[in-house]
Amino acid sequence: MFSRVLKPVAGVAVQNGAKNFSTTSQKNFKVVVAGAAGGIGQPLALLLKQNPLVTRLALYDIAPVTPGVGVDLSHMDTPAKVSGHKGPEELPAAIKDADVVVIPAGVPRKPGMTRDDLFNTNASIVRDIAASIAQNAPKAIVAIITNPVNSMVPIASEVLKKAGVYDPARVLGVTTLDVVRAAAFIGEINGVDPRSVTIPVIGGHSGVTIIPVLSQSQPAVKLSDQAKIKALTERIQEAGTEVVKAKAGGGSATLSMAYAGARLTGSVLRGLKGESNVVECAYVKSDLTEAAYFANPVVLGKNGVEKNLGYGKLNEFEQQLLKAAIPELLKNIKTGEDFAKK
Ligand SMILES: NC(=O)c1ccc[n+]([C@@H]2O[C@H](COP(=O)([O-])OP(=O)(O)OC[C@H]3O[C@@H](n4cnc5c(N)ncnc54)[C@H](O)[C@@H]3O)[C@@H](O)[C@H]2O)c1
Ligand SMILES: O=C(O)C[C@H](O)C(=O)O
Repeated sequence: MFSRVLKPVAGVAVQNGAKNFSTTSQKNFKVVVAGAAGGIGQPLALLLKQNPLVTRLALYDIAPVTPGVGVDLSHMDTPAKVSGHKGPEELPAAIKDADVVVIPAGVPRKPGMTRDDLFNTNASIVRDIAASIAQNAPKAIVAIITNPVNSMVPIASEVLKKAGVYDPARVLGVTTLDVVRAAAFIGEINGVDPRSVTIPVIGGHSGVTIIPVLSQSQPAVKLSDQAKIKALTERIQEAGTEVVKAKAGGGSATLSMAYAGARLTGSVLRGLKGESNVVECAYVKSDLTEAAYFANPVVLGKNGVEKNLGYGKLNEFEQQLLKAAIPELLKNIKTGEDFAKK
C-alpha cells in the first residue's frame, strides 16, 4: 500500500532559506497579512515592514485595532507603504492586486487541545479569505499559517478551484516553524550556530505528520544512539505543544512563528523576483505519496513552487514515521476537502 510512499526521491539538498534579505529590490511587491492584529500577525507585519522587497504591506483583520496597527507600523522609516483594513467589507481592498497573501487569521490552541480542535472555527475564516483572493488577486501566492494547516490548505485550494483560478504552485501551507525548531534543537545539541544547520522536515504540520528527516541533517546530528534520535524526533513533533503548555492558556507560538513566516514570505518574494535556488520546505499539492498534499523541500520561483525536490532517502526509522503520517494526512485532507465542497 505504501510503495509510492516509500519510494525515495533523488538526494535533496536544502538550503536554509531567506536568512538574509536582499538589499536591492528589483520589483515592487504587495504583501497582505490576513489576521494582522493577532499574536503572529503583528510581529510578522513588523518583520515584513523591514523587508526591502515589500513595497506595499496591507494589514487585514476583524479586530478594531487593525487600522491603528497600520498607523503604528507606518511610522517606521522603511520603504513599504502600510495600510490597515478592518472587517469583511474592507477585505477586498486589502487583497486587491496582492502578490503574496499570508494568512495567520484564526484561533490558536489552549492546553489540552489538538490542532484539529480548531477546525470548526478556522475553516470558514480561511474559506472566506480564499474566496476574496480568488476575486481580487487570483494570481497571488497564498501562504497559510492558520491551523490545522493540513486541512486549511485543501480548503483554500478547493475554493480557488471552484472559482476557476486554482494554481497548485501558488498555495503553500507554512511548515517553516518545524524546520526552524529542528535547526534550533540540532544547533544546541551539536554546539553550533543553528543558522548553519540544514534539516528537511516533511509530511504535514501536526503531531505524527511532522517528520524531521534527521538522517539528512547537515551537519550530521551528534547523537549516537537511536533512543536519543527518537526523543529528538518527538520533541520536534511536539514542540508546538511545548509552547502551548508553557504559555498556560495564553495561546501558542507567535514570535517564533512570525520569524518563520517572515522567512518563508521573504523566500517567496526572492523567488518571485527571479532569484534562483530559493529552497524552503512547504506543504503543497503533491503526487509523491498517497496524500494529495505533502510537505518537503521545494524550489520557489517566479510563479511560486517551481520544482518539488521530494524527500530524498529515508532511513528505516523515518520510513516508519512516514507510514504513521500518511493515514493522518489523508484524514486531515479529506476533512478540509469535504468542508469546502459543502
Ligand atoms: N503553521 C504554524 O506553524 C503555526 C504556528 C503557530 C500558530 N499557528 C496558527 O496560527 C493561527 C493564529 O495564531 P495567533 O497566535 O496569531 O492567534 P491570535 O488569536 O493571537 O490572532 C489571530 C487573529 O486572527 C484574527 N481573526 C479572527 N477571525 C478573523 C477573520 N475572519 N478574518 C481576519 N482575521 C481574523 C483575530 O482577530 C486575531 O487578531 C492559529 O490558528 C494558530 O494555531 C500556526
Ligand atoms: O502548536 C500550535 O498549536 C501552534 C503551531 O502549530 C505550532 O506548531 O507552534
